[in-house]
Amino acid sequence: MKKSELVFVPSPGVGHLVPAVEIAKLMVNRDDRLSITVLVMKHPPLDTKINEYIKSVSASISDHIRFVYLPSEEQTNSGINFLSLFIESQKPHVKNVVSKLVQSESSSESPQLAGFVVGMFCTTMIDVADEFGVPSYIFFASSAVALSLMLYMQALNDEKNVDTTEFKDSDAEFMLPGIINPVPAKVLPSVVFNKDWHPIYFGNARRFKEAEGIMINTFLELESHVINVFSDGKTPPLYPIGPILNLKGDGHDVGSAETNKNKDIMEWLDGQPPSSVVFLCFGSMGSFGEEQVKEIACALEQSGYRFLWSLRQPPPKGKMGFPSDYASPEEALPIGFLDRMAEIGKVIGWAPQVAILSHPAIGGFVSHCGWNSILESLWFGVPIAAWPLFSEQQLNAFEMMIELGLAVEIKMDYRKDFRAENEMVVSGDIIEKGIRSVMEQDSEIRKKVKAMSEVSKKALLDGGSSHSSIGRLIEDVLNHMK
Ligand SMILES: O=c1ccn([C@@H]2O[C@H](COP(=O)(O)OP(=O)(O)O[C@H]3O[C@H](CO)[C@@H](O)[C@H](O)[C@H]3O)[C@@H](O)[C@H]2O)c(=O)[nH]1
Repeated sequence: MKKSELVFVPSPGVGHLVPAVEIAKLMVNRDDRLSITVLVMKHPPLDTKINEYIKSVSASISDHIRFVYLPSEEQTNSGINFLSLFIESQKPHVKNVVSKLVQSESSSESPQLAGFVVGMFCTTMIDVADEFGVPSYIFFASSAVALSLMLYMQALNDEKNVDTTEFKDSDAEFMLPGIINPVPAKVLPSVVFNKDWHPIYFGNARRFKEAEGIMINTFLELESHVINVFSDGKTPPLYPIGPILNLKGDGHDVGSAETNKNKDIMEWLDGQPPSSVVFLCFGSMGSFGEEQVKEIACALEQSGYRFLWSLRQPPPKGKMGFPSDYASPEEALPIGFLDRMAEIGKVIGWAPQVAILSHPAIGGFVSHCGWNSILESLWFGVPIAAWPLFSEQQLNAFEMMIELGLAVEIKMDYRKDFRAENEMVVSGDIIEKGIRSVMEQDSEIRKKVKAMSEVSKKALLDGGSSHSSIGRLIEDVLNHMK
């Protein structure tokens, strides 16, 4: 029997590509009529962790999945639309690879093109799928509430002629479909308030509606109210398929410096009492300036809790860029901090986050509320103290704290502006309060998070909500070919 081939074009960045590949793995394991080609865009600032990940999964991956790296393009643009211009530049390469794939279809061994799965920022690739006459599915790597907001704001703009930039710094509140509590403007993504972003933000939302379906990395039991709103027929069918996580972690080469660092971290955790360590990590793009780092250090010292802190060096001031590991973190910390804290704390760079969250010594997680981090912490039953930085993270924090009671607050409306000269600084007192609250052992929130952990695992088991959703998705893809 001829196989059906899906072409995945994930958005760049670990938070997008990794869950896309993990769902590809699940789909081919589930149904051997499917094969998947994952097209990887080379976007140097974001590539290191992605290359490590692809290398680690390639060794064990089913031969029904293959990776194709697209040729690099020189990137000179650093404006707001740098990512969308970059993705646009990849279109001819995508077309090229898929043409070759289609040409080989005449051989009886070769699979037949069934459709595209495009990342949430790659909706322009729907044009390429259209050229080949196959359907497109969106892979939305964040929460259902973030998707709902995107469609809601686009409808306000397009259908009601509302200028959403007027809500900036206002006390406006929004009744988002499926959300019980009014959503304050202060937790909306900055893109809503900035006209320069509108062609990208609203443009992607408009194109979501052209898709055959939207795969979303969440599960029905977590966001049921929002998910159910999507069955009104106004949007393409929604497939909640999560939580899709990379539970194997980074998987670095044995013997590499990275593996040794990770081993050292895990051994340190082995020596700590259960649920005693607070873990601080702010995703692949999170970092703070000098003043804020000192406040965090102060809070940790004052709280007296054991801690594991992923501290990363920001890109040069005022520039959009990516954090890196410090050569020597002491240069960013208060004098003597590392020596004073040697018995109870550890400061690291990039963290093996999944392995850390799975460790019984971890009792709480100070997080930027990137959606993958939220799903990972729920999976392992670790409560979050929410400190969102940018993008849709404030909205995720709002949902976790206010709507679902699954997180405590550090600062829900913190906002990091890459271009601003001075960043907002949260005081040590507020951070310390959040840490104390998330580390409380018998809190209601901890109980609720533990219960949601069980539910999240069940969703993926045979008969679970996401398991069924993946089954439905596969059938829909295959039915399209008939
Ligand atoms: O030191 C680190 C930092 C991150 N991670 C992993 O990297 C991923 C990070 O993903 P996420 O928590 O979603 O954060 P971002 O990297 O910030 O993700 C981007 O993509 C997400 C999904 O769309 C959005 O929710 C975020 O706002 C956006 O910044 C997670 O799997 C983490 O386990 C590590 O392993 N070690």
